[in-house]
Amino acid sequence: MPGTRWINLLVQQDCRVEICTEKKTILSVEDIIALIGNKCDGVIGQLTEDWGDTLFSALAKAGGKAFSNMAVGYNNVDVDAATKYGVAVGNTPGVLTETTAELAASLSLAASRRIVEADEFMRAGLYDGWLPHLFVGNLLKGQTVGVIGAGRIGSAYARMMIEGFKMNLIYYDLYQATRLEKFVTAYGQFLKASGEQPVTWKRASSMDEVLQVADVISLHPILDKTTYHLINKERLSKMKKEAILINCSRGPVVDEEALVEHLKHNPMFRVGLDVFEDEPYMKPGLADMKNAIVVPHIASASKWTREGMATLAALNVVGKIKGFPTWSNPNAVEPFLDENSSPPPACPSIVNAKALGLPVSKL
Ligand SMILES: NC(=O)c1ccc[n+]([C@@H]2O[C@H](COP(=O)([O-])OP(=O)(O)OC[C@H]3O[C@@H](n4cnc5c(N)ncnc54)[C@H](O)[C@@H]3O)[C@@H](O)[C@H]2O)c1
Ligand SMILES: O=C(O)[C@H](O)CO
Repeated sequence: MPGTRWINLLVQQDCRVEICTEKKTILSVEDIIALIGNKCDGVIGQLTEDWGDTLFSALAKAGGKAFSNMAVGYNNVDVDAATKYGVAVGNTPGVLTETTAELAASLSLAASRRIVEADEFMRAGLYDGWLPHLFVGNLLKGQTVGVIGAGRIGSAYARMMIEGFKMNLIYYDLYQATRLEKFVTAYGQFLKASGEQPVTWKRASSMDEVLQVADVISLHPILDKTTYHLINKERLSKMKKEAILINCSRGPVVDEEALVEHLKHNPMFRVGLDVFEDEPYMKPGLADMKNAIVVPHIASASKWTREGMATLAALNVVGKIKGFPTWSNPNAVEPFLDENSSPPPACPSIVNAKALGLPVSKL
């Protein structure tokens, strides 16, 4: 874990700290319950699956008051069960957006220019001179980027692809991404005034419209019942044969078996995946596909973000133990991250604060 600030914060508050990640990477629910023991005030971590009641009943029995996910997404946490046992559930928004969007942008570039395949080829000693057709990929400039789920990360990713590569935008979301639309309009006007081709945007009326039109499609919705297997066999078949699909949201948003089949039959179709349906495993066949780039859930793995996530998670737990209120704007977490000043007496982000009737900070 980069940095020690979060451990210091816990120790300063007289918390006994057990660092489970140094024992094993993935702990079973039984391991966690053994660690919680008879007395435990709070737990910080990222759950690999939804453990339902099990974790929270054990935590409540041990006198625990809070669990903080070291993640912004909490589809893997049974928040209702936590609420039932009076346990506050924290998450870590406000520090992942740009880092995660940058990984999605990196995968988009790597897939479009076949960076990983070319690197493997080079290391295998297969390069014996420049050829006009060697690892020919796709040009992004002037193409269309499709974003499904234009929330915090989806919008940041869209901006990177528009500003960086002058791509046009088509997006699908349940809500209008007004700030993003305004940005693209203003940037298009700026380009036009500079004598360049302006960029454009469109809010699609259906997801299928994005799939049919876009050259690069990046998935950024939350995972819930409406987004489970959002990308399935039928939807894959609607995408362009040479399209690029990126997933840095949650694995089950894509039907991975259908994706493997699609990759097999469409060699020019490429994907960049940070998340997988049965993490940490991949569906059979995926690892053999040259047209897939796979990375191990590292979208939030920049030093600044991981330190920020750890700090926010620690402060969620400490704040709840101390009886502090919840921060009023969970995206504006800068006051918690400044190492040179004491963090404000508030929990940065408790997702079930309202359900638990917790007070909100007026700071
Ligand atoms: N890979 C990683 O390490 C990593 C890091 C951070 C976040 N995430 C994941 O990224 C995703 C986005 O996070 P965020 O902070 O931007 O969330 P967000 O809540 O800001 O944005 C999600 C967007 O998805 C939209 N949406 C919800 N249901 C939809 C549907 N059925 N169709 C289309 N759009 C829909 C919402 O309206 C919202 O605008 C989450 O799944 C989160 O868990 C992954
Ligand atoms: O949801 C999140 O925040 C990520 O999965 C952590 O990297």
